[in-house]
Parts: sequence; C-alpha cells; structure tokens
Amino acid sequence: MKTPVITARLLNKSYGSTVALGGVSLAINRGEAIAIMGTSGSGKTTLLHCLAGLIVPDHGDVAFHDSVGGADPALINRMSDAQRSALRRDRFGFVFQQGLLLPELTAVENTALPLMVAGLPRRAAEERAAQWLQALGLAGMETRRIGQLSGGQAQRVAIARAQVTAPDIVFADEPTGALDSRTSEEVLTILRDTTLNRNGALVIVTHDEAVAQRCHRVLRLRDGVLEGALAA
Ligand SMILES: Nc1ncnc2c1ncn2[C@@H]1O[C@H](COP(=O)(O)OP(=O)(O)OP(=O)(O)O)[C@@H](O)[C@H]1O
Repeated sequence: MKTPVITARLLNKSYGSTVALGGVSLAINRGEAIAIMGTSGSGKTTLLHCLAGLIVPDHGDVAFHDSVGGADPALINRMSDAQRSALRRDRFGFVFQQGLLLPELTAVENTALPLMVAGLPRRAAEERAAQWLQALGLAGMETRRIGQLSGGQAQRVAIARAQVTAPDIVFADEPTGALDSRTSEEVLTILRDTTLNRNGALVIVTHDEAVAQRCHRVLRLRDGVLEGALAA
C-alpha cells in the first residue's frame, strides 16, 4: 500500500517575471525513490526546495504526512520559519553535490552535528555517527577532515550525516554530480539502500539517466511544469 509522506498541490513559484514552477502537483510515498529530471532552468531545484521547506511557494500547498493514518498532514508552506527549520532538522535529511560538510571538522564531527543540534550529548552523538561511518565503509577515517577524503568518501560522509537522524525523507540535489561513474554508482546505491531499508523516501534531482533508472519513478520538468499526465 502506498503511504504518502509528502504531497504537493499546484505549486507555483516565480522569480520576477520568471516562472520557476507553474502548477506542480505530486505525491511522494514512503519506501519510494523519485528522480526529478529536466533541462537546466526547468525548475528542479526550486521544486526540491519547496518540497523540503527551504523556500515557500507563492501559491499551492506542500503537506507533510507525519505518520501512517496519523493526524492531519501539516502544511509546510503555512509554518513559521522556526517550525520549518525544526521540521527540516528532525524529519528531513539533505545531500547536496558539495558544500554542506564543514571542512574544519572531521568526518565523525560532521556526521554527529545534526544529532548535537537536536540536543544529543556529544559523546552519544559521535558514537552513533561512528556507527554510520563504519556502516558506509569509512571505518578508520572518522578523524580525518573533509579535505583529507576523496570525493566519493566525502559524499559518503554527507550521506551518513543525512541518515544519522533517521529522517522520513532524504532530499538530494545532484548528489553524484561531482563523481566518476563507478563512484557515482556506489554512492547512489548507498544513498538509496540506507533510505529505503527503513522505509524512508528519497527525492533526487539529477541530470544523470543512470541515476534516474535506479529510482522507482522519474518526474520530468519542462519550464516549471511536469511532463506527462498526472504525476501524483
Ligand atoms: N533565487 C533566484 N532568483 C531569481 N531567479 C531564480 C532563482 N532561483 C531560480 N531562478 C530561476 O528559476 C528557474 C528555475 O531554476 P532552478 O534552479 O529551479 O532550475 P534547475 O532545473 O534546478 O536548473 P539547473 O539544472 O541548472 O540547476 C530558472 O530560470 C532560474 O534562473
């Protein structure tokens, strides 16, 4: 049975006279990996940011469905900035092409950060972070700074950091964009499996057809509109 975790209805977002999203509706289900594709400027990142509560659409709703058959879904676009940040911190994970890891911190410190922000004491946070790093094949690299890791290793740290809070949904924007094809395949497999194994949902913005083929569904944007019939 499909259980939605995010539903979006008629999302519109413009920047001046540029229509970045022109009425996008969709549903993202638990246990599902979705790729968002489209040419440069078609609105992929804008859509991801609206779904993740990083920006607010001009019109339309984004609903977060907390639990199976639970309370009414929460409308992310009606939340205060503080409520949206708390939702992102507690329920969402993020993996971007680069830039989210703090270079002055070690792999384990970067990974532990979301847990510490959520209030876990440092030692407990770093223990759990180290378990994730080991699970992702980074045993022995916990105390390296990000600059002392390869691109693929750094992306695995980014995945560990996104997964350490067991988020309901992981948002990834070109997570393999800077990697060679073999490393890209490995990183994607890890990202996909670690999310789907606990029935999370994965939303990936990508230009890479090989990445999209590994997802359950591909949504294609053209000029801010989803191609094809109903995507939801
Ligand atoms: N902050 C902004 N200010 C002004 N225009 C913006 C802004 N963000 C996006 N746009 C415009 O909105 C449209 C959609 O941008 P978006 O970044 O969502 O596209 P994209 O499909 O992710 O592109 P790319 O593949 O190049 O990353 C583009 O025309 C872009 O120039």
